[in-house]
Amino acid sequence: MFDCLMSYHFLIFILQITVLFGLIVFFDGIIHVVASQVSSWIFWSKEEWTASKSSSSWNVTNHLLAIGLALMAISLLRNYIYRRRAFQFFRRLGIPGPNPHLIKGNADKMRNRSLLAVDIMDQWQAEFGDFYGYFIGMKPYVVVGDLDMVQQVLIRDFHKFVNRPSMGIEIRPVINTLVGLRSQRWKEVRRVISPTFSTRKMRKINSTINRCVDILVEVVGKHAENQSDIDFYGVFQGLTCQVIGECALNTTVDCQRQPQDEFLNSLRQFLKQANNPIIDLAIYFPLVREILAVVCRVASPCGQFTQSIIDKVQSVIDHRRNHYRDGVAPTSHNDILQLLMEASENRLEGENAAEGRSRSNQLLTDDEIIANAWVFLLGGFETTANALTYCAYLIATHPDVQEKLHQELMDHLGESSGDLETDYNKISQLTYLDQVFSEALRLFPPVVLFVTREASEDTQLGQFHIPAGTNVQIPIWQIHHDPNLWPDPYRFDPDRFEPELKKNRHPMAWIPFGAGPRCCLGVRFALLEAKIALAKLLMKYRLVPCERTEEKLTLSVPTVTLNPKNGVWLRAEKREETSVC
Ligand code: HEM
Repeated sequence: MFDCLMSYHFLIFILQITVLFGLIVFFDGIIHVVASQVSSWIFWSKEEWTASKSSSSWNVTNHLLAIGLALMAISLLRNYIYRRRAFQFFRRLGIPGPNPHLIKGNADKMRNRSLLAVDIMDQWQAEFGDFYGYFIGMKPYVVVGDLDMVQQVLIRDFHKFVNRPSMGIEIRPVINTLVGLRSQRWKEVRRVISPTFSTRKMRKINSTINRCVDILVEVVGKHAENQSDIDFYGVFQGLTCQVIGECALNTTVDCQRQPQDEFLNSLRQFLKQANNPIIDLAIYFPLVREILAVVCRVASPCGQFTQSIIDKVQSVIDHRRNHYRDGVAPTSHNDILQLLMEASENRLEGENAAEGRSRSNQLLTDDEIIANAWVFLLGGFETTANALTYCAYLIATHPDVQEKLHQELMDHLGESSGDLETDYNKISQLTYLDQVFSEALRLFPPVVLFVTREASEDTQLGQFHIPAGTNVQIPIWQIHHDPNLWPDPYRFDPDRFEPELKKNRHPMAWIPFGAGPRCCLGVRFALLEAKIALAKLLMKYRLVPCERTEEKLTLSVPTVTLNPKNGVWLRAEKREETSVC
C-alpha cells in the first residue's frame, strides 16, 4: 500500500492537486484585484463596492471563476507536457526527422499551399535519408523508402500492417468502404468485392466504357474542327465522371458534352473541400474533428452531395430487388453496382437466381454496398483522369513516341473498325501502349500520399524498432524518381518498360497502384478505361502542344493525389482517314 501511495503516479497526482490549489488561490487574488479596478469605474462609492463584495453571490462567483481558470490552466499545462513527450517519439527510437511544431507536428509543411508535399519529402529525404519520421498533428508517420522494407510492410509482414492509419473518428460512409474498413471486416469485404473487378467481370462493363469513350472522341473532334485549345484535364474528368457514374452508381450523366454538368461540378467541389483550412484544424485538434464530422454530415455541401449519392444508390438497389421479385433477370444490368449486389448475395452467374436473395444471406450490408459504390466514384474519377491527362501531355510533347504508338494501334486495331468493345484481348496485347502508360504513371503517379499502413504490433524494420500504432508511409514519388532505380529519372522513356528490363527490376520500384493484398482494387478497371480512351483517341487524332501548354507542368497535391494545377492544354489534329470508326 505504502509503495503504491508513493508511486510515481501518486506523486504526480499530489503535485497536480497542489498546483491546482495554488492556481485557484492565485486566480482568486487576480480576480479580486481586477474586480476592484473595474468596480472603481462602475460603482459610485467605496461603500457601495464593499457592500457588493461582501455579498455571498460575489464570493461564489469569484471562487467558481478562479476554479474554472485554474482547471483550464492545468489542462493546458498537461496538454503541453503530453505533446512534448509525444513528439519525443522518434527521438526515443533513434529515428531521424524534422522538428515538429508543438501543435501542428509537421502537417503545416505537408499541407503547405505553396510547396508541394512531394518536394518537402524530397528535402527531408536529402537531409535524413530514406528512413525518417514526421508528424501529422500528433500522429507519427515513419517514411520507408528502402525497397526490401517496402516489400516487408506491404507484402511479407502484411498481417502486421493490414490497416491504413485510423482517422480517429467515424465518418460515414468512409468507415464502411474498403478504404476505411479495418482488420477482419476489411478482409471479409475485400474477399467479397474482389471478384467484381476480375478480368471476366470487366468484359461486362466494356461496352459502357466504349460508349463513353466514343463521346470523348466526338468532343475532342469538335475542338479539332475549330482548331481550339483543349484542356485535357477537364475533358478526361468528364470521361471518368461519366464512366464511373454509370458503372458504379447507375447514374446517367452528360458531363462530357456539358462540361458544367451539375454532377461533375458537385464531384469537383467535393474533392476541393478536402483542401479546406478547417481540415487543418481538425488534424491538430481532435475535438474539431468530431464537430466537423457532424457538420459535414448535416450541413456542408460535401455532406449533402454524399447523402444524395447514398439516397440514389439505395433507391437503385431497392428498385432492382423489386425487379428480381417480379422475375426480371439480375444480369440485365451490366454495372459495378449490380456486380456488388450479386457478390454480396454470393450469387454467381448461372446460379439459381433465387438463391441468396434473402437479406439474411447477404455478405455485405446495404450500407457497405452503398459506401463502396461511393468510394469507387471518388477512387475512379480523379485518379484515372489525372493518369490520362499526364499521359496525353507526355505523348503530345514526345512526337516520336506518339508516332510509334500510332503505328502499333494501326497494326493491331486498324482492321477491327475500332470495335474495341468486342476486342478486349487486343487492348491487352498492345504492349507499347502499356509501356507508354506505365512510364507516364511512373513519372506522374496520380496517387502520391495514400500508400500508408498502421503497425498493429511491435515490429522491426531494418535496425529500427517500430512500436504498434506507428504509421508507415511509402514514398511513391521518391521511389519513382530514384536515379539508382531509374537512370535520368525525369526523362520520359517508355522503353524502360520493355519486358526484359521490367523482369530484372525490384518489384517495388514501380508501385502507382500500391502493392500487396491491400493494393488498388480498381487497377484493372482503370487500365481498361485509360487504354481504350488512349487507343480510340490516338487512332483518330494527333495530340500537339499549343501556346498554353506549360513547358514544365505546375502540380499540386491537395489531398493524396497529384493534380495538374492549371490543367493541361493541348490541341488535337485529325489524322488522315483510317478504316477506324
Ligand atoms: C490510374 C488510376 C488509379 C490509381 C493510380 C490508383 C491508385 C491507388 C492507390 C495507390 C491505392 C492505395 C493502395 C495501397 O495502399 O497499397 C488505391 C486504393 C484503392 N483504389 Fe485505386 N487507383 C486508381 C483507380 C481506381 C479505380 C478506377 C477504382 C475503383 C473503381 C479504385 C478503387 C480503389 C480502392 C477501393 C482502393 C482501396 C483498396 C483497399 O483498401 O482494399 N482505384 N488506389
